[in-house]
Amino acid sequence: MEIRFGTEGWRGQIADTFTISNLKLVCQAIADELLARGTAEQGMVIGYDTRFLSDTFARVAGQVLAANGIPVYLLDTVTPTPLLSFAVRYLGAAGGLMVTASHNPKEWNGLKWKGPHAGPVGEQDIRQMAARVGKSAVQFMPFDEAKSAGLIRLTNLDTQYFSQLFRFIAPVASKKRRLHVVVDAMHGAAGNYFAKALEEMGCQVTRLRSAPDPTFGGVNPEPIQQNLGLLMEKVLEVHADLGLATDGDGDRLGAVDAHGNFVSPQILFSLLTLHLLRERKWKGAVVKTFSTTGMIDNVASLYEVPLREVPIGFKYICDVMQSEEVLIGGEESGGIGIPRHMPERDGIFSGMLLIEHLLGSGQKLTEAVDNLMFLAGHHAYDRADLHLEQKKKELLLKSLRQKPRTFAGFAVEEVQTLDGIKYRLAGGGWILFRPSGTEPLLRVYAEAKDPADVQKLIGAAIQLIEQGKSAAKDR
Ligand SMILES: O=P(O)(O)OC[C@H]1O[C@H](O)[C@H](O)[C@@H](O)[C@@H]1O
Repeated sequence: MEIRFGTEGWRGQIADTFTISNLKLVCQAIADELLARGTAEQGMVIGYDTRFLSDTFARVAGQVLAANGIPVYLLDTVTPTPLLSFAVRYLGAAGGLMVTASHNPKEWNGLKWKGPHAGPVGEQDIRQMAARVGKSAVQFMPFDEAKSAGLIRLTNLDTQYFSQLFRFIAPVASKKRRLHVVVDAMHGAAGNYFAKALEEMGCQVTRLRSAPDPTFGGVNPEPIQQNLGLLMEKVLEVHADLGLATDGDGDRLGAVDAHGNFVSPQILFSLLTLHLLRERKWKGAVVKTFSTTGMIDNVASLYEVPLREVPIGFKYICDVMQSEEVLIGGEESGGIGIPRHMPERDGIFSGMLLIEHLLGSGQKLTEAVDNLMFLAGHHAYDRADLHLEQKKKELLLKSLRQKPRTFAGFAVEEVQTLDGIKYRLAGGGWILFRPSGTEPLLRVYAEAKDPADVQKLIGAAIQLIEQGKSAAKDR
């Protein structure tokens, strides 16, 4: 059975490729890698989300590591991924394993591997480990035996994680204004942590989809516009100031304003960057992935801080965080990391910073967005996820490499290939075609000043794909 390591870690459909026997193979490979590096005795932290059988998979992972003599700190309850990453650093462990398929549909599960720096491991670590899969016999021991031998320790670091969240953010930041926030956990792992943190900041919180549910109520736990209908309704129903959502494992943030309108991760990333530069006066490079908005470039240049662009995957952002001083790194998908907190995305911390921004500026979310657009220029953005057979996907991407004269009526100025194929267009817009590394999808991202142009670009891309024609069509 194929074990594929994608944009982050390993994901597969439960009972298809994500099986207990494959999980054992992968965990044995990770154990072999740690033993070869000589870091195994520092131990590994293991956590799990609310997905089907995640707790069982987490125990199995622990049993393999323990049988290899590696001490395991098994988190004793469902936790968000950022808590697992924090735990790795707090305990000085060799790394961490999080059983989660993040934002994927309910049929999926997966394993994220974090390094000792408290962020995703790099490409090279994954390659080295993947080469070991199936090379040595799986070691496995009974759970209770591992526990009584002290090899598996049930661990809870909720209090310590809360202190970490409030290291930079003052509790009850303002008594003058009490924001009413709907916190939507999308039935995932972060809801109660997020709600409690915002209550401690003085917010009135209405909880939504906070009960763990492995079916996610029939909606994929990805905080994008089409999945946040319930949050939009709730915000209007209770007259909240805003709604905030986290994905299945709590490392991404989504938002809805008081009118029930979706506020994109592009805007949230840009707003937080502006907040850190202008209000907190922090410095450092801004790192964005290839599919992320140009607003970030404008904010970075306004405050004269360096901008770095990397392929999609937080691991690439994390690599930059290891090598230079970074202020903030973020992705189109809603994952934002602030290395002073952790070199890792944290939807809860990002949401707290957004609240701090609103409380500090006295603005409503819509006003904050208007102010951002005034400074960084008006940007419209959209993404379409399209089902396309692997072979057709490859053929399409190959044909797109040839620079057409125009696309959807816009002159193509440049073809960029950092990740997928991007056409930079006259007038400042762009379109990017890229196969997802976590789902069997082709993603099409587009940005332009005018929302109608974005729809025109996405429409042209869909048409191109549906007709199965090559990009040469427009030449
Ligand atoms: O677009 P995809 O390849 O599906 O990846 C989307 C996302 O996947 C994972 O969640 C990674 O941790 C993210 O860094 C990445 O943005």
